[in-house]
Amino acid sequence: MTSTIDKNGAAESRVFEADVAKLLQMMVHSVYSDKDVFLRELISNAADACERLRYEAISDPALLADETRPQISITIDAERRQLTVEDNGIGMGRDDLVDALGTIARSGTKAFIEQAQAAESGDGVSLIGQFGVGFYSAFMVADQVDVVSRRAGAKEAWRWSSDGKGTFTVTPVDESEAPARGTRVTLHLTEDATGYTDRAKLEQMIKEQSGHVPVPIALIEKPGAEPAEIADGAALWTRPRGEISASEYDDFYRSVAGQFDEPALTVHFRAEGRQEFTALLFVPQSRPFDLFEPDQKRQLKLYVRRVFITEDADLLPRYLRFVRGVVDSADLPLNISREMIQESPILAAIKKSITGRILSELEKLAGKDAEAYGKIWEAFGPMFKEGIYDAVDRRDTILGLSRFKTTAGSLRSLKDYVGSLKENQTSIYYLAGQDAARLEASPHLEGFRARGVEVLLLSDPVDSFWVTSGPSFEGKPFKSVTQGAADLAAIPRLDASTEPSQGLSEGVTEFLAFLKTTLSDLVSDVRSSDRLTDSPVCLVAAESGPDRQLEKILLGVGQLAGASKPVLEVNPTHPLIASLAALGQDDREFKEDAARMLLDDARVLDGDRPSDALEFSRRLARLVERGLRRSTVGGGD
Ligand SMILES: Nc1ncnc2c1ncn2[C@@H]1O[C@H](COP(=O)(O)OP(=O)(O)OP(=O)(O)O)[C@@H](O)[C@H]1O
Repeated sequence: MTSTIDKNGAAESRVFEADVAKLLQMMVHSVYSDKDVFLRELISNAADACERLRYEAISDPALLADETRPQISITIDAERRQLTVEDNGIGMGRDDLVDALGTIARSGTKAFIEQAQAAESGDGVSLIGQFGVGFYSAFMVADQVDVVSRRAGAKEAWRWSSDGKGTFTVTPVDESEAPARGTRVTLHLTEDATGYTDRAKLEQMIKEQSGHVPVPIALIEKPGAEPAEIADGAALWTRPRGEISASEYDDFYRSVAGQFDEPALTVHFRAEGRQEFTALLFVPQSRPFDLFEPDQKRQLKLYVRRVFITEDADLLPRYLRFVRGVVDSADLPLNISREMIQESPILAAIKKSITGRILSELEKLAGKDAEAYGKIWEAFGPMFKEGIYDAVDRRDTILGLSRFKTTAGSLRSLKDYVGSLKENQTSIYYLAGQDAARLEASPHLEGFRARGVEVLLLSDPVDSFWVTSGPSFEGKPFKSVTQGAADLAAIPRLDASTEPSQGLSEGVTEFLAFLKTTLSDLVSDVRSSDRLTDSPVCLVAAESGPDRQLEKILLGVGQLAGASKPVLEVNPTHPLIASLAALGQDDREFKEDAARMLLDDARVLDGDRPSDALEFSRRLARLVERGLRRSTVGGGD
């Protein structure tokens, strides 16, 4: 953006960035019932500004001048229908105002806009509650917002002003009109937001939403009145656990995590000994929107003896990136630079400790309340699974915490699985694919069902990766049901009468050899299957190399030069195979058509296309025609 002010210092109207304009449009027309959130957003910005100042003042104490105590004050002016939120934090210069309040830097807000536009309702209003859209939420309750700000250490002050209808102005203001340092946000409330000038209502809102921000908050009931402190800025995490109520924890979680739900798990502890620190951590109920953003921030806030340092410190492994909260260290130096943070052995030790603690608390919850734990798993399972291959040292714990949909039910643990192994079963079997519904219908499962062998049904994209990273659980390796020989013969069938006779008839052996020669350009082998009971054929991967699903994923992302030839497994007891085998040397052409048809059938069941669509169509026509001819001839007999 270019200069905003003309030579005489008069206001020049500027247009909001397109995304901001869209967002404002949504805010102004919002019918979202919980408009109260605007105050939480403004107080949170004010507290952030105070904390940023506290941090910058460590290296430049002059910034604090003679006003060292951070403070947020909220002034009601009922007569003029105005509400003012003021802080003595870091403040904003002219460029800060233009950049911070005229464009959208926050990826979360962009995500909000995208989702809101995709939402069927078109206005995305219901989404506001899930995202929290920062400063702009002021326009849900105000038809004009003025921001007067003075950057810490600066002489000049500026006013940003907008009615939220597409443009804003930035003008210099007289020093006497501006706070000595920091930012004053004045909301000109709309008529239907008059309620926000009610003192009692406001006090209750502040206590509920923001009572635990680490900066004191005062309420001034009319201009000139004495400020009344309604929150003391005592950081919640410094208080003993026994003195904190569940609702205090919940409120704190919402303000620190920017979430609007309740925490599914709260972990609050003080570590003493080699490292001294306090951690207050939350597992949310619903997924934070930015879990898959590559530069996701704001997981855990790092404090050093109650001074906020950063929210970018790497305090959790990636697979726990849904955890939110604060860590307050007593050992780090206050003037630690952001660069030093990345290499600090103290932080590495804290990371290890809080990771272990979260996992053990989750284990406890899983043992105590399977349903509550199941909900956490439903929301964050795919992330946990990344940990199975990322965090080799925690692999057993994470496998123990994992839950699966299987042929025996949902949310099954590996302990459940291993507890119901069948006689002679030595592996944990899985079937991976993209479509959960299709997995259940896969022919690969038939032989396993016939033996009552449970199979994990894995439909998260990440599944194909961790299963091939060599995990095992209680000594049992994982094995894909679409790869290699199934080793099922040694496991007795539930219904012994359906046990196929040992050995293949001469006709079937010959037919398998015929299939192998005919299909040699497309398959690496053809063999009799003990995986199948109802279907005539299926495709499996060779013993070495990726399983079928992983191969598809790797091909899709260009990680493999070409597909390997699969193995065609044939069900020797299927009537179709038996009849084809009975043809002996006769009808070669027909048998060739049938062979290729069987292969295409197996491909389609795997979610693939026939190998040659035109040939497939011609072959189908020939086979149907032959069938019709035979039935007419037969009918005339
Ligand atoms: N009181 C304030 N003092 C200083 N800077 C502020 C203040 N309020 C807003 N800002 C600036 O405006 C930016 C945009 O604010 P906004 O509330 O939209 O998003 P955010 O604060 O970055 O994100 P979030 O609200 O999710 O924490 C902030 O990042 C900050 O730079």
